[in-house]
Parts: sequence; structure tokens; C-alpha cells
Amino acid sequence: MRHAHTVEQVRSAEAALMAGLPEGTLMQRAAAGLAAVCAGLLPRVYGSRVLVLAGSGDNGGDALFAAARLARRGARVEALLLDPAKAHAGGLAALLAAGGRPTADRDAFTRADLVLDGIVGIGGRGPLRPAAAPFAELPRRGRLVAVDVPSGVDPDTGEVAGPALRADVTVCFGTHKPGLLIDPGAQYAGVVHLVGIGLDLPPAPVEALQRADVAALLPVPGAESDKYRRGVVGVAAGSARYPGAAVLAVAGALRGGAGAVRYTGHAAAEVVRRHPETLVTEDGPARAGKVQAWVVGPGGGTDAERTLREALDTGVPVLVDADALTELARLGPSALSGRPAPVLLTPHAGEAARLLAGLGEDTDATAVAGRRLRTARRLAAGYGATVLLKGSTTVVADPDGRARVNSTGTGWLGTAGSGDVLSGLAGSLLATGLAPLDAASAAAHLHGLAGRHAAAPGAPITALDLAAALHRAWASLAQ
Ligand SMILES: NC(=O)C1=CN([C@@H]2O[C@H](COP(=O)(O)OP(=O)(O)OC[C@H]3O[C@@H](n4cnc5c(N)ncnc54)[C@H](OP(=O)(O)O)[C@@H]3O)[C@@H](O)[C@H]2O)[C@@H](O)CC1
Ligand SMILES: [K+]
Repeated sequence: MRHAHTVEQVRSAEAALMAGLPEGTLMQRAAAGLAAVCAGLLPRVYGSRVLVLAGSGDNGGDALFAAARLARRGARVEALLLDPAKAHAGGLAALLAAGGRPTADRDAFTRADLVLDGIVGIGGRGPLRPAAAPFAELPRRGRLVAVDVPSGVDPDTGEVAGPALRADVTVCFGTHKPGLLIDPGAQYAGVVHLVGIGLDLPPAPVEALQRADVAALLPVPGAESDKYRRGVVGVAAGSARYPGAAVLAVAGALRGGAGAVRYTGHAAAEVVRRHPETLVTEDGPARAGKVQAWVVGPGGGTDAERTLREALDTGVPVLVDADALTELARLGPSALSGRPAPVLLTPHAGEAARLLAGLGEDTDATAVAGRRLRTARRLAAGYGATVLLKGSTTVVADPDGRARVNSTGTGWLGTAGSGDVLSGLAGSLLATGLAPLDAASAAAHLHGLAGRHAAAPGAPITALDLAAALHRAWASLAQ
């Protein structure tokens, strides 16, 4: 599990630890870890050109102390101080003593073999200031290592409000910050290295499941299991106009761990042709027979409102996707109140914007994509439901405030029908008894892995390729 903590949590853990340590200890730990990562990135440290961009806070201090360590190993280090009068005194003195020198020449950025971004870390506020902002655009030939956070990225959310430095590697201290794991910030962070500095931290508000975490969540049938005990998932999807969405949602559901899939809707013939093992009826969720979870909405067309209402009237968990989300946005959060079982919403950015409109907030898909964590949390709190916000980093937020992020995906997943497979898969995991937060985050992880498996040669994939690859993705976790 990767844990990510807020700036406020890091600050209080830092204060508690610092109280019992000599001044500067944590900065030295941070600088030592940072220098080690930098050294590993250079073919050889001796003779390499290193540029430090140093702001006036402790982030600049970390960068200067780390650069001093590199200078002691023979690197040719220059420091560009963004506000020379306020530069970190101890760090600068250490660098000068080690043979580094200050520069005001911006070309040093372009010619360096390695740039250390020590402009701002967790103390950054608002957009980068004029002295710092141009470095977001300047060309460079070397690697850029962000110290703790790429400057310009909001550490708590991953939002990028203006110019930001695009790092190849980010070395963060004590814990991950949510902004390093969530796009757009994650795209600026590059590869993230965590350097432990001994902080004693509370439970993380944002987590990223790793392979072993997902493997531990996935259901394993016992000797006594039969198809009903493993859970039956109901899929109310597809219409005469969009039969394919039903076929794809069922494909995902069949590979999601439930013992059987019950389908209801107007695409029964297509579903059975493609997936003969499916139990089908045209009667709708109210009369379809017993299931442990419902998936409603993919390709639902004009039936979406009725199937949504019928599914919500059952006493089992319901996953709401696609056309049913549009209906839910119209009905507003009161449609979910008083349900005995949880609800999982799986919007993409456009659907999330519609759901926000249902809460009285005027926004659009682009704004949602730039504020992924905030949006997922707002929807979870507003609808009292778990929310899986699809996109380049999928964010899952629970109404209790916990959030998980997934980054197993690939750009090839942006293909028609991919979301239908995901909703079937997540619904199937719900039917096996997983809580919505676990079902959603495990489904996002598997879906992303399957996308990578299917697109392994680096070629486009279809949603059916993706569904077929779920089997390999699951097997790769079980190994
Ligand atoms: N926590 C820990 O456990 C440990 C933390 N450590 C390190 O400390 C870092 C936090 O240091 P920090 O608190 O000094 O803040 P920091 O990120 O350097 O920024 C403040 C400075 O930036 C400036 N500034 C602000 N906004 C700006 C903007 N938009 N654009 C440009 N400038 C801006 C602001 O200027 P001012 O407002 O004062 O004029 C101020 O000078 C943390 O990320 C980690 O690297 C490690 O040493 C080990 C232990
Ligand atoms: K930084």
C-alpha cells in the first residue's frame, strides 16, 4: 500500500518528531536520501553538471544540502537562488564550502545534466511567482528531480493551477503526498521515490493499492462454494439501440468473481449469443430474481430511469453507471437516501459534472478532470455513495472520507465500451461481498492491469480484448 498524507498531517508529525531531535536532523535525512537518488540517476557524479533551483524555504534547504553532498563527490554544482537574500543560509553555506557556486545565468538550467527543483515543497502557496514560473517552460537536456513535490503542483490534491515544473523523478520525504499520485499532478511528478525520515503518521486519508493489497482483497472460492454462494450479480444494461453495452458489462461481470451473472434488458439475445452462461430475463430488476448486487445503466437508453428506480428499491448494493447516472443527476441525492445497502457511482468526468449539477454546482468535464480528488469527495459526500471517478488516475472516494487512487491504467483504455467492462467487473466484486471502496478500487486496479496486458505490444485494444485480458490480470495477481 502506498500511503499519502496531507500537508497538515505532515506538519504535525514533523513538529512532534523535531521536538526530540537536534535541529536540522530531518533536513539532513532528507538531503542524504535525495543525494543518493540523484547520484543513481547520473552516469557518474564526478564532473557532472548539477543545477539547484533554490527557493527561500526548507525545500530549497534540502536541495542545497543534497547538492553539497554531490559537490563533495566531484559534481560541478551551481545554485540559482530565486530570492538570494532569503536563501536557506545553512544549505547555501554547505554548498559553497563543498565547492558549489551561485549563478544567475538561466542557461545553466538548459545545460545541466541534472536539475534539482527546490523552489517550493509543501509550503508553496498559489501559482509559482514570476522569478520561478519561467523554469516551467525552459528547455533542458538533463533530468529534473523534484524535491518533495514538483513546484507548482498542489501537494494535497494534485491540482495544477498555473506553470509547474515537470519532473522525471520526485523524491518525497516521510510519506507520499496525494498530489504525487493524482493527475494532473502525478504527470508532473514522474517516478516517485519515498525517503523515510522517521515521521509517526496517522492513518492515511489517501491510499494507492499495490498488487499484494489487491490480491488480498480478491475473493477465493472455498471448497463449499457453489455459484450462488459465490454471489450472483445482476446487470440491467443495454437497449435495442445500444445492445453492445450489455454484452460488455456482462463480459466484465463474468470475470469479476461472482458465481453467476443475471442479465435483464432488451439485449438478451445478443448477451446469450456472446455469453451463453448468462441467466437472462427482460423483466427488469424488480422481477429478475435474486442477486447480491445490481449494475444499472450502461447503454440503458430510455429504460435507465425505470431500471435505476427498481434497482434502488431492492435491498442489495447497486452500482450506478452511464445513463443511470444521468437519471440520478436529474433526481438528485434524495433518490439514494434511506437505502439499506450501499451505492457505488462510476462516472467519467462528464457524468461527474452532471452529478455535481444535481448538487447545485455548475461545472464542466475539464474542470472536473483538473480537480479529481475534490470532485470524487464532493460527490461521495453529497450523494452519500462511494464514487469511482474514471480517468487517467481513477479516484475512488468513500462517503466516510477515505480515498484511493489507481494508476495501473494505460491510455489505450480510453476505448469505447471500456467503462461498461469496468462497471460489470466492479458490480461482480460487489456481489461477492466486497465493500464498495474495496470493490471499486480492486476493479480499477484489475481493469488497468488488463488494459496493459491487452495492449502489451503497444497496440490499440477493443473493450472485448480488455474483458478477455481480465483473466490474465487476475491470474497475475494471484501468483
Ligand atoms: N515536513 C517535514 O517533515 C520536512 C520537510 N522538509 C522540507 O521542507 C519543505 C517545506 O519547507 P517550508 O515549510 O519552508 O516551505 P517551502 O515548501 O520551502 O516553501 C516556502 C517558501 O516558498 C516561498 N513560496 C511560497 N509559495 C510560493 C510560490 N507559489 N512561488 C514561489 N515561492 C513560493 C515562500 O516564500 P515567502 O512567502 O516566505 O516569501 C517560502 O520561502 C518540505 O517540502 C521538504 O522539502 C525536509 O527538510 C525534512 C522534513
Ligand atoms: K520542489
